[in-house]
Amino acid sequence: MFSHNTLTQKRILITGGGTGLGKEISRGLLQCGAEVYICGRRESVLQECCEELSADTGGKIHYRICDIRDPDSIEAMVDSIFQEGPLTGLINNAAANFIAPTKDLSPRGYQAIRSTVMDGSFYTVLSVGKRWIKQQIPGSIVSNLVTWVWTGSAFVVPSAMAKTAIDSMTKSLAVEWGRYGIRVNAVAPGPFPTEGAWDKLNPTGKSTGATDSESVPMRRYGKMPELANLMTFLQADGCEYLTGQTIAIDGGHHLAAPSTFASLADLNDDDWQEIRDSIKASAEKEKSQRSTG
Ligand SMILES: CCC/C=C/C(=O)SCCNC(=O)CCNC(=O)[C@H](O)C(C)(C)COP(=O)([O-])OP(=O)([O-])OC[C@H]1O[C@@H](n2cnc3c(N)ncnc32)[C@H](O)[C@@H]1OP(=O)([O-])[O-]
Ligand SMILES: NC(=O)C1=CN([C@@H]2O[C@H](COP(=O)(O)OP(=O)(O)OC[C@H]3O[C@@H](n4cnc5c(N)ncnc54)[C@H](OP(=O)(O)O)[C@@H]3O)[C@@H](O)[C@H]2O)C=CC1
Repeated sequence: MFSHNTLTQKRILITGGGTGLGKEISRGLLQCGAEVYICGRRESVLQECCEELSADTGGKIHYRICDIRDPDSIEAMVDSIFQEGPLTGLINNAAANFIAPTKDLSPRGYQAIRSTVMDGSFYTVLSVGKRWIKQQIPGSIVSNLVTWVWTGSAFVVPSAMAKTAIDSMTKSLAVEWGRYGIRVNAVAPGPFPTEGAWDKLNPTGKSTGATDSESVPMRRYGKMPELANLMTFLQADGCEYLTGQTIAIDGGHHLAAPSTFASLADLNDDDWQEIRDSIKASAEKEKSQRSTG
């Protein structure tokens, strides 16, 4: 769809780029000639990703350890990247999420998700955007959202709230920063199975709706190159007039419903305990690998 030099001269930071969608988006950007920076909290995961993608694509990819909930950690990362040369693009991809009945959420459970999705994305945008404005460099910001920004979703309320806040940031900053040549867009993927998302959203196989392929009008999951191609388009030159948009890439899922977790209302207390235990085990495994945060 694109040539190997569509993104030559582009230098793009993708948060959470070491796993899942972020990793496959990184692969797509590298294949089109971009230089890519990824970040996350687990050094071994980031290092392995860089080794794999640079061997597969021959492209330039670097990592930084960074907890995006911490603005100082972001400033240090962005500063060190700009010392090597200015970024041309930012993809806000890192996120946290788990399914849970809202009545069972503690303030800390809510904060774990909000601080990553809403605060972390905003801090990163601010850190990169203010450098672009000061150095008079145009740039492209793209956030990885979800179709719940239009529908909301039961049982993932903090995620739906935080993603909707970033949808609002997208529209607002497109206006405020348009005069600096900074484009601000977002994508809203439907289900693209990844270990990270499925461990938190369908840990026991009992959660249907948002993670279903049968209810997608196209009757299949998204394919990683499809999302990588959309991100490449939004990071490439040629359509700079496109800004302030959130583009769904979901096979029509949210237009047909049910692309939310509404159907989880049928689960009983035992199902929810089993789900919580499975999510806990997945989170503990990830924590044991973390280098920060
Ligand atoms: C269609 C697909 C759309 C996809 C969207 C995505 O974003 S997929 C992206 C998917 N990728 C990722 O999510 C990757 C990043 N994920 C992470 O970093 C972690 O999984 C986490 C931060 C989300 C939870 O980490 P952790 O369990 O280690 O948590 P912690 O020790 O930091 O404690 C924080 C608080 O949360 C509470 N709590 C936890 N679980 C549950 C539960 N099931 N029920 C209720 N509450 C729960 C816990 O009890 C504590 O509160 P307390 O008791 O102290 O008052
Ligand atoms: N998979 C899907 O079907 C869909 C996914 N999305 C969105 O796509 C994005 C990627 O999801 P997916 O690939 O499935 O899930 P993953 O769990 O694989 O990706 C999340 C990434 O974010 C990183 N991350 C989490 N918290 C932090 C933090 N505090 N600081 C820095 N990095 C962090 C994780 O790395 P580490 O733990 O090492 O820090 C991980 O690499 C998310 O924004 C998600 O909401 C949207 C719709 C559908």
